[in-house]
Amino acid sequence: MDYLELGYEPKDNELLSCMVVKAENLKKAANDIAGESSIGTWTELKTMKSEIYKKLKPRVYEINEMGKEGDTNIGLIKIAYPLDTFEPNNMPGTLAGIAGNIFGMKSLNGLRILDFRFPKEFIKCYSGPKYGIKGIRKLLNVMERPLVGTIVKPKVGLNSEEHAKVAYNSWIGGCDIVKDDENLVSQDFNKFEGRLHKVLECRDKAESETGEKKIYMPNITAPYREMVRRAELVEDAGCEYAMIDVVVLGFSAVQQIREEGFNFAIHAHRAMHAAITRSREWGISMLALAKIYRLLGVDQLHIGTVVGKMEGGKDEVCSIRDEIVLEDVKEDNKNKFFNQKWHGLNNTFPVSSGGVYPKLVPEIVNIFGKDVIIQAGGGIHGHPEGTVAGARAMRASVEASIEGIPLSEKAEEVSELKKALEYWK
Ligand SMILES: O=C(O)[C@@](O)(COP(=O)(O)O)[C@H](O)[C@H](O)COP(=O)(O)O
Ligand SMILES: [Mg+2]
Repeated sequence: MDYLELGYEPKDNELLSCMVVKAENLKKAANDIAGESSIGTWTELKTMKSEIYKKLKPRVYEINEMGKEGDTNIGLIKIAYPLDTFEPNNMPGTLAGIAGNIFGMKSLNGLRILDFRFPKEFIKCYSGPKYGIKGIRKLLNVMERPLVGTIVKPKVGLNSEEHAKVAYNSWIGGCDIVKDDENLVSQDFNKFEGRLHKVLECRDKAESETGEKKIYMPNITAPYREMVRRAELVEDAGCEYAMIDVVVLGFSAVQQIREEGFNFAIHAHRAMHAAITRSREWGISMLALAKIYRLLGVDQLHIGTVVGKMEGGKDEVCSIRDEIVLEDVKEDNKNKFFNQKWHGLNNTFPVSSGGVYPKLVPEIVNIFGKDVIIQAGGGIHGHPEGTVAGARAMRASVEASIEGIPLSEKAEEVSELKKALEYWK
């Protein structure tokens, strides 16, 4: 058992991984996982040198038995990896090791990575978010309330004029932010470049009419070189944001687009995350992914609503929020399995989206406080009186919630909210 060192005290500069493992023999499984994720393989190597082993060997320093399912034992396992194992500033390469082959090992009946602890030396190799919550609030000049956002709906199918019109109505009604949907890119019926310029024209109009700063988040997701070309269009057009689908783009593209040095803020949509994060048997937790995306530099990230249409319980969502917002995160051994210091790296603005409508807003504000971007697509464009009314109702519900005013009371003042509360009981 080359990598078992139970009770070992990890060094501050080691990268740590925590996972739930299901296997007949937990010690053997933990040993094999440690080997396969770093310097080892299924048999002893005649090519292995003692200095490699000494310098790079991972250590399984904790195995906590959690029970049995038939002959299968379940355990919480922690592994410490020396930093020399990794190429600094190469996230895809790092993950190919610590979150790569191990998921395919026959000897396992389950493997779910719950959390990573990134040491200071590792964090310092990454850009992190350009703006973070403070920078985004300054950009929008909104300091004391959640930001109100919408997604133009239907997701795809509108042409660029129609898309811009919906955006304009959302801003006039009170949205701070309008974004493209995750699957709207540059389809023939709504080409990226035309859409960008038409929507920004409407943004300028809405800003002058409302006196408020308004934001458009165009989706630049595309094969990498084309994505960079679209990013340049966004930058040249003076648009302060770009949206990317981080999971489907891959860690390399996310890291690189941030390191290209564009000025815009990056909004991260996580479409496909649930294929990796949802199973409790296999995969990687959303919390672990969120930490990686903070490192890679996204300014905003979808993390769940608890009360809306997407999966994600309160404990888990709040833990993810802590990991992307706080400077110094304390472990709770429920979702957060390490104390994580972020060493001054900017934080990432949590986005609460998915099946949101005005009635749900007080609970969302209760869970997240003011530092959250609350987005509604159907909850605005499905309002019986249309988009402007839907946006007014959402804005009013957010303002009332942060001021502690019951929605029923605010609804006496804002008829569109009253209508929404009647419509979506
Ligand atoms: O397409 C949608 O479903 C949304 O645009 C929400 O629209 P609605 O407001 O109409 O539901 C977002 O993509 C989800 O929020 C993604 O989920 P998550 O935020 O959990 O990643
Ligand atoms: Mg969407």
